[in-house]
Amino acid sequence: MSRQRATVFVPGHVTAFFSAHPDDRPAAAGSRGAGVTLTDGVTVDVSAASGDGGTRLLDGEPSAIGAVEDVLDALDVPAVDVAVTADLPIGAGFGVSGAAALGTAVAANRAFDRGRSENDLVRIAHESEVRRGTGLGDVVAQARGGVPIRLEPGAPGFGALDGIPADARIEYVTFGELSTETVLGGDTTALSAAGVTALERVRADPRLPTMMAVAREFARSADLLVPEVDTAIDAVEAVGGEAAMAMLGRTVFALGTGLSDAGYDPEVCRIDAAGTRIVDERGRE
Ligand SMILES: Nc1ncnc2c1ncn2[C@@H]1O[C@H](COP(=O)(O)OP(=O)(O)OP(=O)(O)O)[C@@H](O)[C@H]1O
Ligand SMILES: CC(C)(CO)[C@@H](O)C(=O)[O-]
Repeated sequence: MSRQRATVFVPGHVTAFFSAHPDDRPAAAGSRGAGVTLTDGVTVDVSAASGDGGTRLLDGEPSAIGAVEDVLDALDVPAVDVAVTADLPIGAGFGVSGAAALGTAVAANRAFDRGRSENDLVRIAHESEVRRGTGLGDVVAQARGGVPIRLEPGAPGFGALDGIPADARIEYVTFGELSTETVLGGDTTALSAAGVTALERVRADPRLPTMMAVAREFARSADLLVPEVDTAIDAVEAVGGEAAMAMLGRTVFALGTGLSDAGYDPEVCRIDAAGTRIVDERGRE
C-alpha cells in the first residue's frame, strides 16, 4: 500500500555562467557551467487527486508547469493533485521549473511507491525540463546542492559534476523575467564559447570570488547583461563586494552583504548544503 502523499524541497539554482550542449537525446543534452544552489527553493506536495483528474497549484493559484506534467506521465502515476510553492520568483533565473519537475519526480515516486532510484528520478526530471526548453542544467545542480560545477552536460549516466566547497550568505534582487525559451531557442554559439572559457577558469581556481568575476565577464561577452543588473553589479563592486547576473533572469545576486552594502533591499538566503530532500510532515508515517 503506497502512502499516497509526499512533500519534497528542492533548492533554487542560480546559474552564474553556462554553455549550451544540445543533443537529440534529452538525457544527453544539457549545459556546462557553475552556479549556486539556495536555501530559498521550491516545495512540491503530491497527493492522490481529491476530485476528478487532479489539480495543479502554483503558489496557491491554478497554474501548470509543462515539465511537471511530463514527469507525471513518465512515472505513470494515477490522477494526482500537485501543489508547488516557490520562495522565489518564476522566470527570473532561479530554476523554478526544474525544481518543480524534480520535486514532482521525487514526491510522486514516494507517494505512489514507484521504486525508482535517485539517478532515475533526476534523469526523468532533466529530460522533461530539456524537452520543454525551460532549462538545461538546473535539475542536476538542484539534486546535488552546494555550488555545483557542471563539467559535462546531461543527466546521470551522461553528465559529470564537481563543486566549489563553500558556504556563504547570498543576497539577490530581481528586476523581472527573461525568457529562457527565447534565449535557448536562439543562436547560442557565442554564448557557449564564452561559457567554455569561463568554465576553464573556474576549474583552474575553484573559489567563489573567481566564479563571480568570471560570471560578470560571461554576462558581458555573451551579451546577456541588462541595464538594471549592470548598474547593480557596478554598485556592489564600488563597495568592495562580489555580484553577478543570474542566468537567465533580470536578477543580480551577491555574496555576503554586497547588495545591502550598496543600498539595495535584497532577499537574503544561504548556499544550500543538502540538495533535494523529502520533507514529509513528521508523524504522518
Ligand atoms: N505565473 C507564471 N509565470 C511564469 N511562468 C509560469 C507561470 N505559471 C506557470 N509557468 C510555467 O513555468 C515555467 C517557468 O519556466 P522558466 O524556465 O521560464 O522559469 P524558471 O525555471 O523559474 O527560471 P529560469 O529558467 O530562468 O531559471 C514555464 O513552463 C511556464 O509556462
Ligand atoms: C539554461 C539555464 C541558464 C536556464 O536557467 C540553466 O538551465 C543552465 O544553466 O543550464
